Amino acid sequence: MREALMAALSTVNDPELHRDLVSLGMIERAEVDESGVAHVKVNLTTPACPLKGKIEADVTEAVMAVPGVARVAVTFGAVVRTPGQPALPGVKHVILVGSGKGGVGKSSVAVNLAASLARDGARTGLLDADVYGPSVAHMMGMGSAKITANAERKMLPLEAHGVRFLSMANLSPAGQALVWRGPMLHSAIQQFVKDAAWGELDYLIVDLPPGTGDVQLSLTQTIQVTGAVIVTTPQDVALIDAARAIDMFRKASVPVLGIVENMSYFVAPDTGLTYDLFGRGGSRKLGEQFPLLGEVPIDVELRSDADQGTPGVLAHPDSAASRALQGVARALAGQISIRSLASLPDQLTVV
Ligand SMILES: Nc1ncnc2c1ncn2[C@@H]1O[C@H](COP(=O)(O)OP(=O)(O)OP(=O)(O)O)[C@@H](O)[C@H]1O
Repeated sequence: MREALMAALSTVNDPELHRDLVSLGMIERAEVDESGVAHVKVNLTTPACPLKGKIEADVTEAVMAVPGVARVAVTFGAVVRTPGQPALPGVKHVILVGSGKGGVGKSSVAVNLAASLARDGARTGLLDADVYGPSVAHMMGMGSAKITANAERKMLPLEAHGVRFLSMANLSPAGQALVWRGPMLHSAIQQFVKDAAWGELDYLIVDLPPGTGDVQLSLTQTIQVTGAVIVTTPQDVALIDAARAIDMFRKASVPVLGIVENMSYFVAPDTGLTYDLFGRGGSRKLGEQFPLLGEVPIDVELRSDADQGTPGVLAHPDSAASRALQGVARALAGQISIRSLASLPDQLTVV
């Protein structure tokens, strides 16, 4: 019976990865009980899978066609794959969030991406590498917490909203500016990445400083990052700077996984009219080669939630901005799966 189930399942493709679930090694369990119920457990390549519903429907349809099956019960797990060696011991993927220009909402996107991935069940970390303007700790509601070390003298990440995070803001006294030069920054970043007890993580999201400077280069030289996400607004000035950031990542051989267009539009709450304050859809001008992961509207609640220390995707999950940000997180997780799969062999053993 198991052979018949596996044969049926080998006709079901992962819609994003364009390969069948069996050869992808995604079927953990496939058996029929005495009442004719087929129990199928699918291990997705990310808990933040954007296409879970479609996979469930396709599996059900294929397995129902097997003689002797009266009903199908599909359950899901997730095993995040890596394109080769993990980025760091225990950390499968490091994702850089960058922007060409300040103030475009890079930190807001990084925080909400991390919170959204964690809410979907991924083990997620967030590193505030925006050393000149660290705002992650405040946005996570932990602005005054202090970082401690474990017995091995490794920094212990703080934890809030299901996300482990480290920020310079939790090292230096509040309100004190950091005036560090290149080499010091390099070693500070090294320590945040390598001398921290991150534990097991599927994704470590890194909020970079805006622009194209020392910190960005330091990180790309220190660790094997999976890729970068570029945040921009639709304004021409922001897009020109975003193109510069893309060029920097290209030169450092860091793949650009996609673009997030923030502050794309504004819907007036009283009239429902849409205003494209900074123009709209301009990110498409950055070229066809990068996926547009999402368009996030201007949303007063997203700003006030950040000020109050709760990511908008958790405080107001149904707002248009939060739904767009959840979509960004899932599209990103999908891109990471695709990239990880590209280096996998054709046929995988069933786990
Ligand atoms: N879509 C949005 N709607 C409303 N407010 C937003 C939106 N995105 C970001 N903001 C707000 O804009 C301000 C700047 O955002 P944020 O700090 O995330 O930008 P940044 O690009 O990381 O800035 P910096 O260059 O200073 O690091 C914050 O007050 C934030 O709450």
